[in-house]
Amino acid sequence: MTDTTLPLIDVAPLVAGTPGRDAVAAQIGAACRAHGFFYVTGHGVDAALVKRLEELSHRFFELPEKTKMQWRMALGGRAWRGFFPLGGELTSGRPDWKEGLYLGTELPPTHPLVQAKTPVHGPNLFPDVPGFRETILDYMAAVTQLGHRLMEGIALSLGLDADYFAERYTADPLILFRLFNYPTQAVPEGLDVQWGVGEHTDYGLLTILHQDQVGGLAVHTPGGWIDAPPVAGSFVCNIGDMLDRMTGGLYKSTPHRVKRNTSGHDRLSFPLFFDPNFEARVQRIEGLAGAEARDDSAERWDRANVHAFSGRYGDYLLAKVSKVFPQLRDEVL
Ligand SMILES: O=C(O)CCC(=O)C(=O)O
Ligand SMILES: [Fe+2]
Repeated sequence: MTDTTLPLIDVAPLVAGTPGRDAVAAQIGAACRAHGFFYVTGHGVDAALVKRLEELSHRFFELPEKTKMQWRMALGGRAWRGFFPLGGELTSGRPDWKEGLYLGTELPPTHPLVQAKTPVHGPNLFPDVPGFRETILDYMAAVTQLGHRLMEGIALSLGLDADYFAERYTADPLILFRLFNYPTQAVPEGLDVQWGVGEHTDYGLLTILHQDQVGGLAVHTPGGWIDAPPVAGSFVCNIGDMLDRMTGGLYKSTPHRVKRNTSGHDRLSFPLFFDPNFEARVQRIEGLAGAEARDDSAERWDRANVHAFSGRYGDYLLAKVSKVFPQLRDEVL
């Protein structure tokens, strides 16, 4: 049967740590086994904070491109932070019709990992929009906390201790965060653009996405492509390649894409990637029933076999990121 809707899960008991959390975990487990996408409500992230981030993001993206390029990614160096212009990111070799601001956990230049020049670690390039910096930092902190709670639910849903992932991978998670704007602007003649974002899976453990009311996200479930329309006050969650790898494919990293925006209004989306620590070595979870670690590379968008990967999460991530920003890779890595 074809799924037509993605589940909406009230995670309040999981966030509060009350007895109802096992029932929430069971719902999360069912969604992860079915297609790896679900909405969460009752998440505890302040609606006013989300609204403020939307308003400030519109204010930023409305600036002339020349102004925004003052904070371009090339200036973020190895930290991989900053603004990229429309068409500046590739999926499967083709430009996506979006612009964005790359962010992540704020680390000062004196931090040992930054001193050691660890890629994707460092200070953010905060645009000069009043209140933007504080709002971004507050939002990342709030949604990261939600990420910890959701990973507890995912652990419970697999019959593991709630702190299974925290103990091994996410005590100090790698948090990458993006503000995307999908403008309605027409694609110039001769540019090979098809999607807002082409089909892909996410790389890490769990993605927690806020999208505004415009829509365009679609998910490739076993029953076919279905829309993931905006649901006010919710986040869309989906699992990434590392959870697929750890669970031997029991929890799939589900392909998704975003239609080119032709709505007449800019579309904002804010994905926060809650991922294993850069140095963590990703291992298969022992003893999961039904986990076959089947090589599904022939069906995957990138023709990769995630189960064959072993090593640091950071190395997996860098191999992926350098494909989406080939020019930047040459400049900074
Ligand atoms: O903008 C969206 O709705 C999804 C973005 C996405 O899939 C990603 O950044 O990985
Ligand atoms: Fe994605």
